[in-house]
Amino acid sequence: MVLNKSRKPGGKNQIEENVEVGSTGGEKEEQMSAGRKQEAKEEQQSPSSKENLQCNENGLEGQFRTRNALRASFPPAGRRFTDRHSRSVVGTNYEKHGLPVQMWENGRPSETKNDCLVHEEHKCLEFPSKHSQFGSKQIQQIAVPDSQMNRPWVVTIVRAEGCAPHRRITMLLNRRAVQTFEQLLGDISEALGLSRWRKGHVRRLYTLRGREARSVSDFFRGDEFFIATSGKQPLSNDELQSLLEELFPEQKSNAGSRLPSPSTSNDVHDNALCSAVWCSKQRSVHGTCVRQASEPVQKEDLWIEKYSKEEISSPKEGRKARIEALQQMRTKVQQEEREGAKRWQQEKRIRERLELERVLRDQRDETWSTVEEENEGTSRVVDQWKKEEKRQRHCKDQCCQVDVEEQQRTISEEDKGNQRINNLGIGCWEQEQRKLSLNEIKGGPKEKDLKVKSDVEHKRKASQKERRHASSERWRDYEEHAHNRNRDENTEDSSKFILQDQDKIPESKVQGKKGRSKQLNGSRKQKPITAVRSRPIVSREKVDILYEIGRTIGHGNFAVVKECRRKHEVSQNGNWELAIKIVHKAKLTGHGDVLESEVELMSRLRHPNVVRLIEVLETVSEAFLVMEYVRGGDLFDAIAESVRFTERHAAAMVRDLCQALFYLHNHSVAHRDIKPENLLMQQNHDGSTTLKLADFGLAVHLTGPVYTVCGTPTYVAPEILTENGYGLEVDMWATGVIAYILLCGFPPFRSIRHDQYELFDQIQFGQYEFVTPFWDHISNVAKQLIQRLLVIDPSNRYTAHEALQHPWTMVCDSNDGMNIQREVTTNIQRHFSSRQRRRHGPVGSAV
Ligand SMILES: Nc1ncnc2c1ncn2[C@@H]1O[C@H](COP(=O)(O)OP(=O)(O)OP(=O)(O)O)[C@@H](O)[C@H]1O
Repeated sequence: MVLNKSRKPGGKNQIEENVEVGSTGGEKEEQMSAGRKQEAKEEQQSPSSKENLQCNENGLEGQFRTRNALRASFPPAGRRFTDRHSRSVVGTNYEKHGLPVQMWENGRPSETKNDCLVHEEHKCLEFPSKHSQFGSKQIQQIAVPDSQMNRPWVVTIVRAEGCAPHRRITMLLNRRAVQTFEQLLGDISEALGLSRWRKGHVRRLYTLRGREARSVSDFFRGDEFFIATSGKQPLSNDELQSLLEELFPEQKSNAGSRLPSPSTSNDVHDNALCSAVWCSKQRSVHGTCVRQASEPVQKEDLWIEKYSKEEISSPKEGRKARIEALQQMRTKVQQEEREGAKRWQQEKRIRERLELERVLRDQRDETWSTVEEENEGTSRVVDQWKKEEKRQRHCKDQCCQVDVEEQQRTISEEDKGNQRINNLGIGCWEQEQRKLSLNEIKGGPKEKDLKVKSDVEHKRKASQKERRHASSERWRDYEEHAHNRNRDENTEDSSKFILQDQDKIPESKVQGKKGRSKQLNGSRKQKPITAVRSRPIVSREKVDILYEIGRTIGHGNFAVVKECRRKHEVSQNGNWELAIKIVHKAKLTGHGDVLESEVELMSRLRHPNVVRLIEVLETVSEAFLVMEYVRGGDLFDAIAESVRFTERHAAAMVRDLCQALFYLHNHSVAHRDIKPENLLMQQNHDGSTTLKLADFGLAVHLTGPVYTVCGTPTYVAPEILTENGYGLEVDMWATGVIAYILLCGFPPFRSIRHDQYELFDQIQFGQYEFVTPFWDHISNVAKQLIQRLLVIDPSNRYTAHEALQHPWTMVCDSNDGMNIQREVTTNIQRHFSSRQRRRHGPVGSAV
């Protein structure tokens, strides 16, 4: 221990005590007293030591004096501070007087422990550097080399005030040149462009850790970076935070959260500081070169910051410990990366599994929704089917009731002398009975039979296609046959055909339809045309004796029609009153009893709208059918000339046709070849025309459904093509086609390419339309009648009686001078006021 005594200028001797850090306990006190004595001797012996001291201290003598007075307040250098001597107290007291205080712990500067051992830097007093041992802690006094203490100190100072970027300077300071802290602040102010003396000069200096440098020793403690403020108030946390973020932007993202408050403990400060600052500090302490704060942060530093500064901050063996710590951290990082990769793989598998489950769930949902939709669709169709069947049954029942009402009303009208109905030869009771019988025979399907009906429908449609193909083949064969024959006869009509086995119902089909046939036969009060009268074969000369044959008025497939007259009547009026149809028997080869059937039927028919057969003569090769002569020609020619007719005229013709068919059907006779060529137009004396039905070559007396495919393609009914058996309704279908043609001039079913398959498809599917503009000015009631006639289902198709009751066909009985549309409207109101409107739907509705 060395005791220095110096004499103050005032004459009062003051003893400066320099305490060398030595051993512990009482030894220390003894050493100190012994040291003082020794120093006193040395002072007396060597007065130059004071001069050396004063020279070395370079003007710090005054401080030494004051410090001597304070010596009792704090322990001497090298002593262990107790809790009573907190670092702040010690630091404040020492530093207040310009004595640098540095706390050391385990060989490193420490500012965190209040009870640590403190070593006063005695360099200013030139105390020798020694190692001391206090208590249980190893105190290693690391003396700052003189060279470091005396060399210029490069300091960077940033002014905190003002807008960013803040003013930043670098000063070269010499510790020995700085005498007071105020001098230091003044020098820094001038360097920052501020006045040393005026307001706004630098008042406070902070390290990057937020510690305020309040003395010269604080300033020269090793920090290279300071923040200068002019405020009287301490630097706030936010200001420091923002300033640090500005100075070290690369640390902003790495640091993560906000930097801690400088007012918090130094531990927290250290942990929160950016690694650059930390590294700078460490390196400066260890004497390495100082790294600039703005230097990019290395990955190693980031690891350090990220994983534990504490591990690095306390290496016992310096660099080696740091390297080991870094290796550990690298291992930790690699391990974490492996774990991360493993976790990522697991997450990937989980995501894939979830995605797969989602896809499967979507597929399952879609499948279920499809199944549900199908089930819904099926049930909806079944429900609609049931509703439709129920509605039809209900309608039919209602129809029966209405028909009864109509019958009663008709009877009353009949009683009043309704001549029109009587002329038709229809008893209303008979009509009602027939309708009731038909309804009973046709009868709507019961709900329990729906499934059976469905199966039957399915099978029927399957076989329908085959039969349609076969029938089409037959149509084609027939066309070729007719074409060849017409070519021979130089005739253009090739539309009619007859099959060899016509009207012969297959035995199986007869059995299958037996019940229905019975009911059908029983339901009608038929007046069957009886057997053919046997005719004697006469010579051609006799024919010529009886009749004078004139010019040809028409050609058919099997016959030629000429006008004729009885020879004994020629002398009376000279007119050709008759028409004679000459049938060449040779042409009938293969067609059986067509002639016999036609003659048989026509000979029995007596109706104003049916061409009357007067006499039949037959030679060996020919047959002569003498008929009434219908002078107006056939409807085909009329259509060809007029293109189309007025609605009134067309309605009249349709009505005539329906009356003829009503008559025929009432006798269970199906014409089966209704077409304009077979409808003759009689010119009446009053200028009106009466339509007469001719050509009964395909007519047949029905006793049940027939399956013969015959007719003319344009007019053939769909049930003929399906070959499931048909009846009288085929004539009504043809009536609908003719009505359509009368109103627009062209048929409803037509193939532009003259493809018979296409035509038959259209017929079977009922594909027709009221083409614009040809039908734009046609009344809806006319369209409605056609729609009721061109119905695929024969049971829902208008009968001849219903067609006659339709308002459109009834118009022709009214005054000719009235507007047809107005009349139709009146008739509609009368007609559809009854239940028939519910049955058939609104006027103009689609089929
Ligand atoms: N009674 C008649 N009065 C006036 N013209 C008639 C009469 N009968 C037939 N015709 C005319 O003769 C043409 C052919 O007559 P019809 O149709 O009976 O012969 P077809 O050989 O049986 O014909 P299809 O090939 O249709 O069987 C008719 O289109 C018609 O123009």
